[in-house]
Amino acid sequence: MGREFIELFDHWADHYDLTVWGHDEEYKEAFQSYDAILEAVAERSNGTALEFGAGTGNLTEKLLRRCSRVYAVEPSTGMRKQFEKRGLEAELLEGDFLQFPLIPDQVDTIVSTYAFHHLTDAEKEQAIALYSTLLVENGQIIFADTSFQDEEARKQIETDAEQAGHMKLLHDLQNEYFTTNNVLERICKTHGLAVSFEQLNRYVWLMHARKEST
Ligand SMILES: C[S@@+](CC[C@H](N)C(=O)[O-])C[C@H]1O[C@@H](n2cnc3c(N)ncnc32)[C@H](O)[C@@H]1O
Repeated sequence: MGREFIELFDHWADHYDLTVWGHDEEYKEAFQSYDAILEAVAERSNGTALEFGAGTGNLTEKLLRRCSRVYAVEPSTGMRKQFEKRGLEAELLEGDFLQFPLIPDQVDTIVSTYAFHHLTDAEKEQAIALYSTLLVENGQIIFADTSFQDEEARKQIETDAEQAGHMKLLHDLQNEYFTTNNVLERICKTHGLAVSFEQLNRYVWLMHARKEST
């Protein structure tokens, strides 16, 4: 579910990596320190990792250096084709944040970068509720994605995008489901997860949630 943006990724797949490495002026700031952002997620990961929205496999490659096993879930056919070209030692699965094949192992870490905003806030809550049942005790959710500290921060970023003439970026900001850290915090706490946030660039925050012992 939350698959309304998949077609866009099928088209974007073959030049996606040029965007993340800073070749698209409009998205430069959002992808600033991209490699360090993926590293920040990977270095906190351990055990069996379940990744959502794996794209071309940039985070997956880093996870494989730290985790015993990696399941990478990706709904876009175009992205899965790019991923497969890399020949990574991960299990690539067709699925999305809410519907994916049964994982045959216990899950220690659930990760995602630049993807959770494709779910509405109600879908985000469904996903976190599901993950809190899937994770082992003290298991972690580590997501890095664009979110806003509050509504004022959202307004400022939208105004700046408009003033810079970044209309494609502004369209994304207004039409995808970017949320605030308060919403994410409430969702995590409701589902038994302790959570903290760290800002990694002007757009991207790292959300680090841990399943508390019962
Ligand atoms: C901006 S890319 C990020 C790719 C990669 N994680 C990275 O950091 O470079 C977003 C990815 O999320 C995937 N995606 C879109 N909707 C999704 C959904 N509902 N569930 C899981 N993944 C989704 C897209 O197909 C795409 O591969």
